[in-house]
Amino acid sequence: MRNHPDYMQEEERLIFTKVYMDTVIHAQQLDQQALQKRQTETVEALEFQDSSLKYQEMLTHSNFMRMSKQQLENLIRLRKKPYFARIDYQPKDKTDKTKEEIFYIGKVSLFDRETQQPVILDWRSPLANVYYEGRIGQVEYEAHGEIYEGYVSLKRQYSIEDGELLEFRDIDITTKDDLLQQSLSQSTDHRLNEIVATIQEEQNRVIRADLSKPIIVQGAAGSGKTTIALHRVSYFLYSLQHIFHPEQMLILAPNRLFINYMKEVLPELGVEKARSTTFADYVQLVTQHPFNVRSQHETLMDMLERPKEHRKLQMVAQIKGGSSFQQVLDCYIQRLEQAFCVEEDLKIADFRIKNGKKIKRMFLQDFTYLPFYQRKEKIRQILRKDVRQKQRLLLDKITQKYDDAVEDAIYSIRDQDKRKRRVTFLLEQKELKLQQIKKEAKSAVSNYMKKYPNDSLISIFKNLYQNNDTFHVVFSPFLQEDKRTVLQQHTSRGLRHNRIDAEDLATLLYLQAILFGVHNDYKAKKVVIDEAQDYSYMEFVSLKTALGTELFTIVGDLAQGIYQYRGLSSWEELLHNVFTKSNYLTLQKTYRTTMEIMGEANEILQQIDGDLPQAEPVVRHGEAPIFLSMLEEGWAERIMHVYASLQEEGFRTFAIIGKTKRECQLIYETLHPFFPKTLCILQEGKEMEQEKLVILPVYLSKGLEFDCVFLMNINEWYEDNELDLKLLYVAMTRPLHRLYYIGMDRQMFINAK
Ligand SMILES: Nc1ncnc2c1ncn2[C@@H]1O[C@H](COP(=O)(O)OP(=O)(O)OP(=O)(O)O)[C@@H](O)[C@H]1O
Repeated sequence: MRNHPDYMQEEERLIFTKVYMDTVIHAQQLDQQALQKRQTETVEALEFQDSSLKYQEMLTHSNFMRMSKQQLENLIRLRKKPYFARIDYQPKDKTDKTKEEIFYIGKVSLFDRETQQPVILDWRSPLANVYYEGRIGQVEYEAHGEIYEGYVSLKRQYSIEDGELLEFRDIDITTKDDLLQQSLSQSTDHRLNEIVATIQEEQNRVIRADLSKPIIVQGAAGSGKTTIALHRVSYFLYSLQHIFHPEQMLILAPNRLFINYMKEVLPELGVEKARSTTFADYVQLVTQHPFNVRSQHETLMDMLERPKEHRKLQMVAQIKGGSSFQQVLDCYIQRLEQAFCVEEDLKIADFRIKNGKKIKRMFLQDFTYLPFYQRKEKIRQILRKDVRQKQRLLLDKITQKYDDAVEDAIYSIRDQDKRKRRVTFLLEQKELKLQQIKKEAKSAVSNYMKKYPNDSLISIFKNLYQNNDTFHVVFSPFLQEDKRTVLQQHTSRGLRHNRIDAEDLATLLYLQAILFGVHNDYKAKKVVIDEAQDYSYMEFVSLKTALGTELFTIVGDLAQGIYQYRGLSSWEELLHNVFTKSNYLTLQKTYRTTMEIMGEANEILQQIDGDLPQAEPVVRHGEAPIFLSMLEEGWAERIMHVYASLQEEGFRTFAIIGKTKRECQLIYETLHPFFPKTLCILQEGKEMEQEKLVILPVYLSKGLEFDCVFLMNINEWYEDNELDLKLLYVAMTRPLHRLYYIGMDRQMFINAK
């Protein structure tokens, strides 16, 4: 590299950038000290009776401080690797070669305060797109709705570590992506990486796809779906930073373990403030339901461990998750709506305050943008206002009426006694009437509102299954009698024990959204759903209804659909019925594993019914998967030996994957005497420990990756059926570098072949 003609120039540029960053860091530190000082002074000057304005001032200071602290931390972190690439770009309108500009691309932008020229260009900026798209030559990019054309004469990648330039290389049409190769050959440390330097063209297209539309991405195992979805959030926040805030992003992941794993990458991408949760936790937060939930993982385990007993469970899950269930719920909601169609006039002392038809119209037409119970509240407010206004009029009218009558009596009745009696009577009547109006006005609205239903979400949910009449009317048009019976019996039995199925969560969320609404704090402007193939149709529908946004980034792989009994079998249904404006994209290339491992995984994929495309591994070779037979004497010692030598080679994360939880327990008991210190069973929600030999069932391994994976079978092997093949495919696509099979017979893994 030192012989390269540009070497000195590159060295100087790096030194210049670091010096510039130091200046900015120093200035920021001074700013921060000044802010800190002001804050201290404000606090000291604060007196007990001080106005809220002063507190406001303090708050503003502390917000400034927080912002600047964050910027400062970013800068200090970035100083170690200020940029990763360069492009030499000449805009089309400038033919003079000397007008060629050099841009250094890094994780965040840095501008020269005087010239406003970028010292570092943010990877998310429009111009940086030309680094990711295509190669050298004519290019164009879009910014602020306009297309800019130009010419890229050089693309250069840098390896910089701890502020030192280690290497740089130019990329052109023929060069293979060395930086990518280098990055993929590294070993993992149980965290998802940020990949801004090596984002590939098809991935870049996903990241930058129209931000105003939902997107659905079908991507092979290891194609970077999770990583790319998070980079898209980062890009979204950068591009629309004036409109959206990170707190308005919601990332839904399959389990808490996965959230921990994924969260590591968020700070690097500047999206650490995005909320991340699981679907079940989200529904719990929004609905505050009191039930124990039978998770889909439990159902899956039961199906695998006791298949015959659990056919019914599978069927029930299918019904509750499927698209016709939305019709069932809509039919139920329609029935509920009837009870809200109150049509009686609102009266006070026989005077009509509001026409019943108008009240009904408010519910059925004027406020349909609100959930039922919020419409009810709106009507209550309007009726209260009406009563307040009309009460005054009414009181005046009554007073006038009786005063006129008194006047009339005074002038028209000659007999003094008679006149007196009449006047007294009229005045008493007037007082009585006025009192009656005042009294009735006080309670008129609350009495009227009693005509509306006042049920809780939980009672409404229970009623769907426990009220025979409702159940029959609502389900009959959509479900045959035998299925209805199973569904009702199963759900009612669960409810008696305060237990619901994972698939009931979508029902709860849907009913909550339509009947009660979702608190603004729990809504989101942009949603990312990872492992989307495991979501049921109803889960998507309920999320879209509840969150009040179309901006979903949905990534998944149908080939890994191990919850197929409830999940999606194709993206069509979603594209046609739920997210109709979506862009649909695919990621075919896979980056995680070697060609040798992916080759075997692809063979499994071919055996699964359906049109599942083969994953195309990027060219990276490694050892072919190896079978370790448990029938051979000293098999456990052999595993110990393999494990030790893999550690010596520098690999850091290891997993033993079993088919079920029960199998994992058996593996643990079998292997524990040989690995007393390093072996552990992974629990959901717990952190993954470094340098341990982690045993986990396939369903928990989904989305994760390890340097080396041992697939082990003792009692439960993979059969030739779709579910088992998908489980096997998921397990086989977890390693980055090495795959081993451990069992009695190699056919136990690929029996189907
Ligand atoms: N462009 C890239 N440059 C470097 N590494 C990449 C790139 N794309 C993906 N990777 C790496 O490939 C691996 C797989 O990525 P990721 O877990 O996001 O894939 P996935 O499609 O979500 O996989 P799965 O379907 O198995 O959950 C990760 O180690 C990621 O860092």
